[in-house]
Amino acid sequence: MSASPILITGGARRLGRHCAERLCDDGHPVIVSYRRERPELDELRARGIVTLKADFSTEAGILDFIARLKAHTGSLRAIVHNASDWAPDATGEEAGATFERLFRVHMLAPYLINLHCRELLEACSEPQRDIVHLTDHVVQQGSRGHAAYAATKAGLANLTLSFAAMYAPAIQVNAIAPALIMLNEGDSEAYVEKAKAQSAMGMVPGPGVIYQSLRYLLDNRYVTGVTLPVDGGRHLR
Ligand SMILES: NC(=O)C1=CN([C@@H]2O[C@H](COP(=O)(O)OP(=O)(O)OC[C@H]3O[C@@H](n4cnc5c(N)ncnc54)[C@H](OP(=O)(O)O)[C@@H]3O)[C@@H](O)[C@H]2O)C=CC1
Ligand SMILES: Nc1nc2c(c(=O)[nH]1)N=C([C@H](O)[C@@H](O)CO)CN2
Repeated sequence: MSASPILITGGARRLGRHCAERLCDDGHPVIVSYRRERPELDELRARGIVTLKADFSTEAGILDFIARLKAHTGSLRAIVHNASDWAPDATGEEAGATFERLFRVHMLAPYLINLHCRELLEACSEPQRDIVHLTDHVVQQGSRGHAAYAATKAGLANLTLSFAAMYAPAIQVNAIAPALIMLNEGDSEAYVEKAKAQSAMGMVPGPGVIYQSLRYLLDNRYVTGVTLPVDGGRHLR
């Protein structure tokens, strides 16, 4: 029987793509969701990574993705909820729409995918099945300017506890809480130096540290309901 695939939402770029490629290197079949067609998707497809289009900004879009995922596979080894919209707080009339969009991407999509795809994880013939939520260090302290993002990531962090309790022992559910892993285009030198100074390690490590944490969770049969901080020691500053 062929191995069950691992789903990474938002896995076409950056951290998610790095993890998708490393999982592929480790011999796992991989499915990624993507929102926008890009040339780099063909590189993933050439490696045998399955790409499914998804926009989690509406409930209909989430349910449509779930239906296409179920049409593609009858089982899953793991689900990694990586898709995220790091939108700053909007002002005026856009504030509510932005909050609702981030709620759908960071909370409703993981919630509905976890509920509707429980049967796919339980159909996996391997002894360990995992759900991993990508949250954020800011869950602990909030965020000036990204309050909606932080609040919806906090909701995702809480969903980790609920699903871990509901799905044990058949499915392990954990979270990874990164901070300053990869920069974005346009980040100024001043921003980078300020952000680096917020942790004891004072560095921008790149996506490998996230894959190390994901690998640990996928390989450990006794860990559930936890959040792994991967933040360079922000709590020490
Ligand atoms: N980068 C960092 O330093 C940090 C990252 N994190 C968390 O780690 C995870 C990965 O980070 P990173 O790679 O930087 O994330 P990105 O900002 O690159 O977003 C990841 C993916 O989410 C997808 N996405 C965004 N909006 C939607 C939507 N409405 N529907 C479906 N997919 C969507 C994007 O798809 P597309 O590109 O196709 O639009 C993108 O590929 C995220 O959950 C993030 O919050 C937390 C702290 C620090
Ligand atoms: N979806 C995303 N979430 C976050 C990103 C990102 O690029 N995409 N980046 C950060 C920052 O690195 C922040 O940690 C710097 O302090 C947070 N979340």
